[in-house]
Amino acid sequence: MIPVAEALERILSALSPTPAETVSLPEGWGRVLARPVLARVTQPPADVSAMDGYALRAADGAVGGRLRVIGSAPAGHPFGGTVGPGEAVRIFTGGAVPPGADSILLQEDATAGDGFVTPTEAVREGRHIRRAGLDFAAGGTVLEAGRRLTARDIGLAAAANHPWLHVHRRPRIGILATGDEIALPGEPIPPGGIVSSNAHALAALVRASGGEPVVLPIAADDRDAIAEAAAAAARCDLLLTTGGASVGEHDLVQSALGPQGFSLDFWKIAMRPGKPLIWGDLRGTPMLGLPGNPVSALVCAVIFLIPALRRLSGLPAGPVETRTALLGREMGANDRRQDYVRAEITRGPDGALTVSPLPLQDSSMLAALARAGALVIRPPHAPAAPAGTAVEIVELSSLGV
Ligand SMILES: Nc1nc2c(c(=O)[nH]1)N[C@H]1C(S)=C(S)[C@@H](COP(=O)(O)OP(=O)(O)OC[C@H]3O[C@@H](n4cnc5c(N)ncnc54)[C@H](O)[C@@H]3O)O[C@H]1N2
Ligand code: MOO
Repeated sequence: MIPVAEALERILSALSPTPAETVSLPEGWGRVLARPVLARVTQPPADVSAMDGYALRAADGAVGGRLRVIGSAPAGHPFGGTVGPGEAVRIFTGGAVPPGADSILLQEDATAGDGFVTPTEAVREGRHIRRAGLDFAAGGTVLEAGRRLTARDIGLAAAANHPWLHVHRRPRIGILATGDEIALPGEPIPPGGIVSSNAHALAALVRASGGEPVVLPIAADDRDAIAEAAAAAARCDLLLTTGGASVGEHDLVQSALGPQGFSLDFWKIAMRPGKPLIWGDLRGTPMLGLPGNPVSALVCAVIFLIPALRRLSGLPAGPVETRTALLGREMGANDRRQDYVRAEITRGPDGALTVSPLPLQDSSMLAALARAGALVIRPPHAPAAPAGTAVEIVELSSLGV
């Protein structure tokens, strides 16, 4: 059994980002930039007014002065002349500050009529002018490669005059559930069977992490069926299997795929749930073999697949983020496997997080997993911890899962 951190390192070091593709700006949200975005324009393109008012020389801005209004400069319609001494131009927010003017008089701070304007508040030089390039200048990098694009980033790329973006292709993740006993939700359930939940949960997790799930048909516990279904994943960036990872005679993933060219990197890790995790390569397609127990499959997906998806997407990748919370109840000492304990999470009025481990931790219990907002990480051989101990947690909702 290898430690969790080593397993994650081995997975990440075998993966590289997907190639770039070009998408239109609205399709860029949530995608990861493959190239930096350089501004194609300067913003603002010229000195512009930040307010509705009058453009004038600060020297003419004393209270009580009388200035002739010689024209107007709405946004997008620059005034063609120059502002001379004793003159002002009516200006609106976003309008270009005309040559000669160096300040803006707010319209609330003035009285106007008969083609003249009089300041009722003194004007300060440079006030209310947004200088050309205040936001960004043409040629400058506004967004770095390797960044997942937010709505704010899309706005910035648009302002920088980019109709197209170069982003990494969404990682395609083949998902293969195996087992004689499992049936699709809504389909007839075989005698002694159960409904398959793993492929659906994993597809949702892949989507939440920016990937494209490719859900393959369920393969029976039969070497040929598993080999045939896995072959369909040849065009995926990663193949995920669930079930058949353990040691029973019906746990066939490795023995079915070996003759198909599967080469194993590691099997079995010091983790609970998730001990029988498989990692290797099926003829050039990286393959992560998750245990069949639904909680084990999902916890392994959180700890290993989310970082793997980040690496494939072109993001900087490492372990999923953790934070600190206080135990709401005591926990016993741990053995040699790193434990990911399902726990309810509450936030106190002071903002502090408290986690209360659920009393039953069986790795078949999806209802408990859905209720748990957090996984408490218990390192190997962690001593017993009384209520109030600070512990490291993975907050599931913040990962979108
Ligand atoms: N003698 C041993 N037995 C087991 C060991 C061990 O070390 N020695 N490890 C246990 C651990 S830990 C786990 S986890 C499971 C993993 O087993 P498999 O990956 O081989 O999974 P299966 O046996 O195929 O299924 C386990 C369990 O999960 C259910 N299942 C399977 N697929 C789905 C699905 N798509 N949706 C919902 N539920 C699914 C299946 O019906 C079983 O109940 O092995 C332990 N055994
Ligand atoms: O470690 Mo298994 O993954 O018991 O559930």
